[in-house]
Amino acid sequence: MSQPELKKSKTSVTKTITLLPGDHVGTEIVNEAVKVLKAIEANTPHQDIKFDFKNHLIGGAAIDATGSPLPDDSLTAAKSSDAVLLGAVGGPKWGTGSVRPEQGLLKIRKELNLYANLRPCNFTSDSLLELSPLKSEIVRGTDFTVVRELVGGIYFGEREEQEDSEDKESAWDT
Ligand SMILES: CC(C)[C@H](C(=O)O)[C@@H](O)C(=O)O
Repeated sequence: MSQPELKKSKTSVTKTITLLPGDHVGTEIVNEAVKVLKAIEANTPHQDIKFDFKNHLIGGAAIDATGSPLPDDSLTAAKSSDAVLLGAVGGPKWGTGSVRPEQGLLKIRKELNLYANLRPCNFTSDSLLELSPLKSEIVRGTDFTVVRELVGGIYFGEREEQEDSEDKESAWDT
């Protein structure tokens, strides 16, 4: 005797995603990433995945709106979400004053302990080779990944400048 087929109900999951578009190209990048996530939402046959997007400020946009490159509510949202999508920060408008867009980036890296920075370097299409400042015959086939540590070592490590040292001769960086 055949068993009646059990109708599986889709499980439902909601993930909160903090969006920190930042400035300039950052906003474009995050918009495109959101499109990808929405396509995933619409195409999950076995699980009902929903993304709850929360928009917050970082970088120059945050300085303009609040005076701070990483306002507290942006950091709180990032800490309490399942994932963070950060675009890019900075631009000529914010210059080199004492409050700068990249301070927001450095702070969020430190606060969330975002130590692993993976930067793939390749050409997704040969049509991009001519856009490189290096000759295309030199860069064709480039394919490597830079692995960078972002919260310790020389990036955030303790340092002592020569002028501050007791003997005025030594300096160190960790
Ligand atoms: C803005 C700057 C502090 C930052 C860095 O050097 O870490 C950026 O250049 C990067 O590579 O993500």
